Parts: sequence; C-alpha cells; structure tokens
Amino acid sequence: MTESHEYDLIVIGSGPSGRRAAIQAAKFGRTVLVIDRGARVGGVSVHTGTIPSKTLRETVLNLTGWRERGFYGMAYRVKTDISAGDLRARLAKTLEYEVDVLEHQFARNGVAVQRGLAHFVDPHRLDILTPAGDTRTVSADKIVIAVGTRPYRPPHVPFDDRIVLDSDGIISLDRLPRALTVVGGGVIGIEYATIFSALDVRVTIIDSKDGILEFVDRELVANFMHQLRDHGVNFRLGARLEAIRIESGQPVALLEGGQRVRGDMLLYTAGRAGATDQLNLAACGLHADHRGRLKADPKTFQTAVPHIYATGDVIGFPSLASTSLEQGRIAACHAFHRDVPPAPEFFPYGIYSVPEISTVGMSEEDARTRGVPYECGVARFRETSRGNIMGLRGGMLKLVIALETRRLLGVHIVGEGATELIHIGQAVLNLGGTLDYFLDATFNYPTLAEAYKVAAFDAWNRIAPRAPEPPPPPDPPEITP
Ligand SMILES: Cc1cc2nc3c(=O)[nH]c(=O)nc-3n(C[C@H](O)[C@H](O)[C@H](O)COP(=O)(O)OP(=O)(O)OC[C@H]3O[C@@H](n4cnc5c(N)ncnc54)[C@H](O)[C@@H]3O)c2cc1C
Ligand SMILES: NC(=O)c1ccc[n+]([C@@H]2O[C@H](COP(=O)([O-])OP(=O)(O)OC[C@H]3O[C@@H](n4cnc5c(N)ncnc54)[C@H](O)[C@@H]3O)[C@@H](O)[C@H]2O)c1
Repeated sequence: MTESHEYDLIVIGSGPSGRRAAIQAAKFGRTVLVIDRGARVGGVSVHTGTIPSKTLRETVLNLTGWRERGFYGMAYRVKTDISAGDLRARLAKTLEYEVDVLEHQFARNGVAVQRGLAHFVDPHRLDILTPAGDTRTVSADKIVIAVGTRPYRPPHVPFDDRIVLDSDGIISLDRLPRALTVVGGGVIGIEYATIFSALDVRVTIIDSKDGILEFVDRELVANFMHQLRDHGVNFRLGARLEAIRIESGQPVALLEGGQRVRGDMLLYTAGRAGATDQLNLAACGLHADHRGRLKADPKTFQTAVPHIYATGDVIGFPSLASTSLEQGRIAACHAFHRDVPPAPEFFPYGIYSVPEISTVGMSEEDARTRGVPYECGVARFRETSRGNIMGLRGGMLKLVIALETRRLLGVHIVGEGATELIHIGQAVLNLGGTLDYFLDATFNYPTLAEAYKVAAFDAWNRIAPRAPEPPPPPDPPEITP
C-alpha cells in the first residue's frame, strides 16, 4: 500500500475480468477492493449472461429429452408441459451456488467488497454511492475498470420486459411464449432462439445482415441453419427492421418491403453497449466511444492513463467470459510488475446454441483470403460409433490443413459436445501440430473425439499423392547346385 492511497488496487466490476484481476492481485499480497453496483457479486456473466443462458439451455435439453430424441423420436419428452417455473427453479439454484463460490474466493483471499455505484473523482479516487444512499470515497494506486456492458436498448423499441424484452429480461419470464421473434442473429440471439426452439416454441430470427454468425466457417453455418430449419426455425435475413408495433397485445416486427413478423414475444438482441456512462470518466482523463467502450493496450490492458486498466467487455472484441478472465489476470500481473508470457495465439469460440458450435483458428474463408493453400477434412458424428450409440443424426467436425506444411490451421465443430471437443484442436493448433498428430495418435474408442481421426483421414485421402505402385520384387537369383 502506498502512503497516500487506501488500496493497492481497486477493481470496478466483479464479472470475470474484475474477479480474476482482484484475486491475482490479492495472491501477490496486495490490498484489493472490488466495487460492484449489483445486488450480488458475479457480474453480467453470473447474473444475466453466460451462466443463466447456459443453465437454461441445460434445463431445456434435460426436460425436453432433446439428447434422446435421435432414438425415441421427436415426440419424446422427459417432462410434458414444461413451464417457465421449471426453468427458473434450476436457474436460481445454479446462480446461488456460483455467487457462493465467488464470495468464498474473495473472503479467503482477503479481497474487500463494497456494493455501490462507483464514479471517478480524480485519477486515483472514486466515490461509491452505496444502496443505503451514503457516499464513501476510496483511493488506490492502480485501478481496473471492468464494468462490462448492458443490452443496447434503442429508443424506438417498445421494451416492456413482458412481451418485448432484451437478454436480461428473458431469464425471468413468468410464462413461455408460443411464438418468439428474435431480432439480431448474433451469438446471444442465436443461443436463445435455439433454446426456445428446442422447447417447440415457433421461432423467427430477423437480422439486417444476409447471414448469421459471420465469423464462423460458412460450411458449418450452412449445416447449422439446415438443422434449425429442419426444426421449424424461420429466418428473415437481409431484412431491415423498420419498427416494432404492439397490435392486439402482440409484438409485430415490420420489415423493409412490407413483411410483418408477428409473435407473442419479441427478444431484441442487436448488440450491447459499454456500461461507462456513470463512471464520470472525464475526471480521470479517459473517454469512451459512441458505444461506451474504452481503448486499452491489447498486451497490458493499460488505458491512456497508465495506472488505470480496462478489461473485459468494456474494451469490446472478443467480449467473452473466457477471454475476460485472462485479461483480468494479465492486467493485475502488469500492474504489480510480474511478467506474464504472451497468451497463446488461438482461443476458441463456444456458441451454446442447440446444437452447439465451436471453432478455433482459420476458417476455410480465412485461409482463402490469406492465400494459404489448404485442404479440408470432414467427419460426421453419425460415422463414429459413439455418435451412433448416442443416437446423433447431425453434427460434423471439419479440419482446415495447410497443404504445404500439413500444419493444422483451424477446427470447426457443430453438434453435441462441440465446446468441449474443440480444446483438442486448440492444443494441437497452439503447439504447432500437423495433420499427422491425428493420423498417428490413438484415441479412446468409442468417443466423439474419434471424429478428429475420421476428419484427418478424409483430409489425408485428398492431400496424399497417390503413391506409385511399388515395383515387383526382383526375381530371386538362380541357385545352381
Ligand atoms: C446472454 C449472454 C450469454 C453469454 N454467454 C457467454 C458464453 O457462453 N461464454 C462466454 O465466454 N461469454 C459469454 N457471454 C459474455 C460474458 O458474459 C462476458 O464476456 C463477461 O461477462 C464479461 O465480463 P466483464 O469482466 O467485462 O464483466 P461483466 O460480467 O460484464 O460484469 C460487469 C460488472 O460491473 C458492474 N458495474 C458496472 N458499472 C459499475 C459502476 N459504475 N460501479 C460499480 N459496478 C459497476 C456491473 O454491475 C457488473 O456486475 C455472454 C453474455 C451474455 C449477455
Ligand atoms: N457463447 C458465447 O461465447 C457468447 C454468448 C452470448 C454472447 N456473447 C458475447 O456477447 C456479445 C454481444 O452479443 P450480441 O449477440 O448481442 O451482439 P452481436 O453484435 O454479436 O450481434 C448482434 C446482431 O444483431 C444484428 N442487428 C443489429 N441491429 C439490427 C437491427 N436493427 N435489425 C436486425 N438485426 C440487427 C447484427 O447484424 C448482429 O448480427 C458478443 O460479442 C459475444 O461475444 C458470447
């Protein structure tokens, strides 16, 4: 602790990046205060984002018997008449446990926590407006801004948190819709659209772009959209939303060209905005962009004011809990002069839609754009014995391989277990491995991971030059007695 400041580190926000920064600094023996305006610690990740959406997904897959339908048919259900209450029950338990773990981590590591809204008074001091209405002033040597984002709510959308909602509202529904319109086919929109579709809700996805999930390999997206359409999901792509009206108590999306999409609920997921508006950034010498985001050095996470760091979603791309956790750790290490090796080049994306998508490294399109000669290998999960045992009908794994070096360039998976399976590909990619790893390694059998081997053989069959027939063995020399 310095003479003039109460804490070595103040972290604003207790989401993934704030929590990791705080605990890392505490492990260095530093005094740390975490400030969060939320009722409980955990941030967007625990209360409205990652954990609630993944818990809802798991609940829906379990109660609908989704994973067993390959064998028992589409009418199979573990529970009939699934209600909003069924979904909320598991959510409450899961969230309570997550908060408990986090509070215990803070307590064990001596991290102080103050509930309240923080704003800058000067570059080292913050005022905290507590829920009781008091103001407490605190100061620190180093500060991490980890305030995250909130749903973008444009004024022309008639949000009422009942039939027109954003991703914060959708987790506390008191009834399930029969028809859901989702505006915004980004990751959040697609995850919720497919979760509700698995509940047999009629879903329409609207996006102003011509495609969805543009950063994902196109062949994979085509396979994914085929599976969704097969389950009744409608797409209205390349359609500009002109207005949302409430007609006879139902939200109607009016699209350019006169199309109308009526549902009994509308989920608006067209992006998020940085939660910086109440920080009084001017007092510390920083300013945010038009979407409330801050700029930070991608290696150290320092802002333009060197003792102030910014981590997590507030700095924009890639806006993942996984990457935010790492950013928090790196910021704390840099702040307290500990070297950290640079992060491995490739990190995975996990999209927890139904079915799951996960991807790491170059897509086929990336390889083409960069002019890297490549070949692909594809495996269908149904070709693996494990996939057959599980009754999987969909699902594929695709490898992108550099032709000249046989180096693995990317892995793209859609289907059951994709977000776990991807880490095999990620390890091979970051360790500079080649196609030969998958050809030569022995895999457990039967597993879905065997799809790596099947895909590798597929790639090898396309890459390997047909070896010329070996010459016949020479005639044995005549032996004269
Ligand atoms: C629906 C949804 C699903 C998601 N699913 C995934 C997923 O499956 N995998 C994944 O990797 N990522 C996922 N994400 C993204 C992930 O949640 C974020 O990347 C992550 O939460 C960002 O962490 P953060 O450190 O920026 O803080 P956040 O989790 O955004 O938390 C910020 C905290 O700061 C507090 N705060 C803000 N302003 C102030 C202030 N002035 N004073 C005090 N406190 C303040 C807030 O109350 C909040 O608690 C999802 C996001 C959403 C919305
Ligand atoms: N599994 C995960 O890792 C996960 C899950 C959820 C969210 N996240 C993170 O959260 C962040 C925010 O996600 P998001 O889905 O809200 O935002 P996004 O920016 O990724 O997607 C928004 C989508 O809405 C569309 N859109 C914007 N305005 C529109 C309009 N007026 N009409 C129709 N369509 C419109 C855009 O074309 C885009 O496809 C992402 O960056 C993502 O990384 C990650």
